[in-house]
Amino acid sequence: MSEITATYHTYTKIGQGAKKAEGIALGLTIGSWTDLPLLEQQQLAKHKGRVESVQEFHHDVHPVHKDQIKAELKISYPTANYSADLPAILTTVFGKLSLDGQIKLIDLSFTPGYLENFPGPRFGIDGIRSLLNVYDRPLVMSIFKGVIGRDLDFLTSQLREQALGGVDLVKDDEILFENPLTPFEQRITASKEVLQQVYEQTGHCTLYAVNLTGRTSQLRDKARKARELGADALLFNVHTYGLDVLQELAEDDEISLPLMAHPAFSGAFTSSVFYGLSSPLALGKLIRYAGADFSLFPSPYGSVALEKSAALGIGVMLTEEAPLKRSFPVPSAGIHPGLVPLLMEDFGIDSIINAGGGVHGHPQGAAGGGKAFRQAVDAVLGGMTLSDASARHPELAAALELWGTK
Ligand SMILES: CSCCC(=O)C(=O)COP(=O)(O)O
Ligand SMILES: [Mg+2]
Repeated sequence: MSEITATYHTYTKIGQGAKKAEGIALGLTIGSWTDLPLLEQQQLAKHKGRVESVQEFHHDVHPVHKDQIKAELKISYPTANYSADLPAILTTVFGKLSLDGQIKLIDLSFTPGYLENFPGPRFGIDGIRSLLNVYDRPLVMSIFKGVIGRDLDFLTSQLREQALGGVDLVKDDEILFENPLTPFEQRITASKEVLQQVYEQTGHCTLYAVNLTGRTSQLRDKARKARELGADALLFNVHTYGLDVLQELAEDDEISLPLMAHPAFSGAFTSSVFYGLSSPLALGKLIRYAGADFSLFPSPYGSVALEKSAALGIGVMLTEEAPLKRSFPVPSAGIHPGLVPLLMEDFGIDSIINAGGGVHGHPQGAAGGGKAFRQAVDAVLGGMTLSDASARHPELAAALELWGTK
């Protein structure tokens, strides 16, 4: 029988984990069990959730309710119960149960054959690398900043500066929506022109991810239009729309653009240790399965830092062996050049160093900021300390002077 197995963390009284797990396995599938006549029990057996394992951690006591200890429950749900889409799957394994407030969904395991139901990234790490022709280093991305209320001239001059710094990608800030000063379509066409000019001037290719926003019913047409206009990639606030919307965009052959998933709003359901989804599941596995080529998430270091094990777990989920292509991990928020060695140690070469303030706040402007990041990456790849490399690179020296190395 085909199944999806969910792993949960919860708190329970000692010895009560198994009872709690059985209640969930029944409650989320066939409801009542023992009250049914034998024939009905037999007919329903193939739909019943099954408790795979229950582990109680007696030394991990609830911070408030001292009579409760942490437990890990693994429960399998027959695929016969739901259609093969994320809304149905998530409603089954963590629909009503998520409202309990005292249980967290840590992971979902699918049999390899079942993964055929998910697109995974269309381009993936290898596809994005071949678009850029960059294979041997982490990519560097910068973010437009302070463009709300500014016109297209401001936006394009900021883009030019960023691209001149040698960044591989520039993305809209997630809070830039449809607006009269820098409308979606004009952002695409004007940016193309600027990036082509920079390419002709420097030989360096930079891709621009435009923020795909608006009502859900308009997204598909808007994304197709973006493709027609020659957009490079789409930024998408997936957690305010839902994973299935991302999947629809990823599967559409008439869109066929790299998709960049922004983590905005995900803290609402990942931050608690007691409830919600684990960050590796929400920002790693599910984002990859639904088809994002890039997943942004808080790094363990910057302004909205994630616990290190969670950030590393996201990286693993995005890149581990699977029948689906790999997605780029993009640890973000408060990143400056001094953090590059830590980020490269944590996420390796197949990751993206992403910064807004750490590029624009550079004393030599966004071009200086981009250069400082590229110099930091090259220093790490060359086995040099940043401080040694800064003797040769004034942009890196200025960044280290301003932000340090932590
Ligand atoms: C985890 S937030 C994703 C990155 C982002 O959108 C952003 O604006 C970060 O900006 P910063 O100035 O902190 O680099
Ligand atoms: Mg942002």
